Amino acid sequence: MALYRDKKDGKDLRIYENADELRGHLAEYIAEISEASIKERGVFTVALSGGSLINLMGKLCEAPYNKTVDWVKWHIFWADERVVAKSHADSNYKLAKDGLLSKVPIVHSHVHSINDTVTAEQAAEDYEFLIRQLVKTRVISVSEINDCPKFDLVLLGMGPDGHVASLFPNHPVLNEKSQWVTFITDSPKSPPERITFTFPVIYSASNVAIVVTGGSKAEAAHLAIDEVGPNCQEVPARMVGPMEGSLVWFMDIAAASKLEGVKFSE
Ligand SMILES: O=C(O)[C@H](O)[C@@H](O)[C@H](O)[C@H](O)COP(=O)(O)O
Repeated sequence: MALYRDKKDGKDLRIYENADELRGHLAEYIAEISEASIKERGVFTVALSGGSLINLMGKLCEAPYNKTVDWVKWHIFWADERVVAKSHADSNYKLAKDGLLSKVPIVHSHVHSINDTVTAEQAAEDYEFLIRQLVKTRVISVSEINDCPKFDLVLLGMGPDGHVASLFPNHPVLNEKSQWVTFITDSPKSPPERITFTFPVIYSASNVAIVVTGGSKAEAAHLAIDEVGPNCQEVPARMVGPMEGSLVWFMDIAAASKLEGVKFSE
């Protein structure tokens, strides 16, 4: 059970004793959305990020989920990817493949990774084209509000600076509204070249989860979630919304330690 669960300005906050508790509940949350999406549309489209997220999804590879989840209906995407070879230690594809995708029966052709043989600009363009084809064939559904792709679930981590996907503080791509996928060549977090979903795609998703553990993220979580006043610098994680669907924050106590008004039940 979550130590604390509440809604703050449309954000569903779920705080757990530690990362292990969080892992169990995150797996359950993902499995439920997968089941509902497959029931409704016959497929489940999920966008991953890099970082600690993949490890925190680890319980999906264990019983009961390894057997109960309808893996062949999953389509995997990346909310952001580092522009390096897929075999490179920095690749988010490699991270997900080693930690998750190789352990469950996902169909190879349903793993939609980036073209790693071209420039960041071309990789972003190619990835948007791929997503457009899958919107056309209705593998990915579409938002009725803005014609953006509507992923069933977008899973994001958050950096200590409040970045999500590869949307970093004060970067011009935070304001990109016309493209679905864009690129940067100056990421403050290494490696510098990345592609990323833009905010319109993130907030068109049916479900978004921001998954955050550890005390180094506590200040950014506070700035992203609490009422901090107009003079405070807006962290990218705060810009996830207003959502067409639902936004859930999964946190451990350390990441939630600076949130205002959060009291943990005994
Ligand atoms: O490619 C990346 O670097 C990630 O997609 C990035 O957005 C990550 O999710 C956050 O930096 C959090 O990473 P940690 O959970 O490891 O802190």
